[in-house]
Amino acid sequence: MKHYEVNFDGLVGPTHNYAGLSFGNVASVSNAKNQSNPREAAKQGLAKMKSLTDLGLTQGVLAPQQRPDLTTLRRLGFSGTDAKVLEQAALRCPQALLACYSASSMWTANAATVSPSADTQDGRVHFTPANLVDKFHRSIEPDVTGAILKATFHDSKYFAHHQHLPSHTDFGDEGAANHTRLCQQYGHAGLELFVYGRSCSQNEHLQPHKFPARQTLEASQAIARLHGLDEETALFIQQNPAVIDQGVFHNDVIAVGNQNVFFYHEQAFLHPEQLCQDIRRLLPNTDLHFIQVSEQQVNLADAVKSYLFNTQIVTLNNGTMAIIAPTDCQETPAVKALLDDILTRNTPIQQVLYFDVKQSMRNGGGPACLRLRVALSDQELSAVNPNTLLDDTLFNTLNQWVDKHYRDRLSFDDLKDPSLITESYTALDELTYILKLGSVYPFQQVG
Ligand SMILES: NCCC[C@H](NC(=O)CCC(=O)O)C(=O)O
Repeated sequence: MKHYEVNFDGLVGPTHNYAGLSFGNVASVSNAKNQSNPREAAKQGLAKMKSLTDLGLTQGVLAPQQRPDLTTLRRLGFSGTDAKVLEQAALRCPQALLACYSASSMWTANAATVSPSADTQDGRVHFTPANLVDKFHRSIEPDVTGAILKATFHDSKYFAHHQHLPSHTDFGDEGAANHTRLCQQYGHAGLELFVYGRSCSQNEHLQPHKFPARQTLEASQAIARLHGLDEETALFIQQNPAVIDQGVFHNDVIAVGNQNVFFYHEQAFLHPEQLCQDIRRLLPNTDLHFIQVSEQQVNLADAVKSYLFNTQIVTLNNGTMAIIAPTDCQETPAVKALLDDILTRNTPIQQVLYFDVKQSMRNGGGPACLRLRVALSDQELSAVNPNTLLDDTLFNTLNQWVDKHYRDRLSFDDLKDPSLITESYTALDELTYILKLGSVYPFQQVG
């Protein structure tokens, strides 16, 4: 049996905008209220997906959320026609309007945590949508995320879906952005690294002072229990609170792993030496490569600005690996020098490819944020909804769909325009036909 790691990238939704909603995420806050370009954003994402298929990888697409989320605005007491709801929300509670318009589901690394069948007790691939409770605009994602995941990974013989964790900050969960899996081969049992920012019950755990720690230890432990992982398969690691205070709001801003390669900044974790020892102990037969980057090589500010660690490390069909990096890494001298140097070392990484994903970067999302990794056997892959797997035809169809429905600029005042509701829902309705998802959106279920 063959095994693959398939990246399921989030398609950028028609209402992509910069609202400054993510306190602790430097890019999001500093680009607040700038004009966005949803069409360009969606096309940048599609171009990255297409390039990965050109490298010979299997690439999937996850549909965006229904935005605006009028149900949530109505729950907040805004009533009357849809246009009236928008107008009143803009006047009385603009932050709610912005939240209900956010296209943040594009960062599918936060959609869910996924455990491949090689790691789980019942031999199925397990999915738990993230509750994303730390940010209001993201806390409204998990129900529809669950519906989209079920429509994509439908067959219960291979795929197990859990409900998101209870929506309280004690169990704050941000999904795969705080989860990395190391293994020798994708089909081998691996080690799942769960990185958390704080504990809600153990007072001795240090916490950041300035910015929130979005993920708790207790949330990570609950996911491991739900997925049927054991002590040999799941390792819980505390993030260094000091880096959270410097803008590392998810672990995937400071570390990334793929198979036997673990690439991270020396300040990423509270106890890095212990972590390396534990990984070696739990993966005794794996030829591990630890690529630790020192503050002297790349300082934390450059790492956060360039998203050096928010790169994807992908295994190509010839067994070597490539780093998929944002062009921002190329533009930051110390980072470019480090990436060039990695290519000269004796590791599986043999090439670095740069992609312009600046529309996403301006909201704090790099190449790795845009994808959810799902390791699958060929049998499991054949059970995935085939209409969500990217080929040349789907790539062209989605580009045309974007051209037809997306605006090329969006700012706060545009969000008050009721015709954006119709534009967005028309586009999403058509998308569910293209991807054959069924009625995953609340607006499709009315009546
Ligand atoms: N993994 C990357 C996630 C980025 C995301 N940004 C946002 O939601 C910004 C939205 C805005 O400010 O418009 C976040 O912080 O969770």
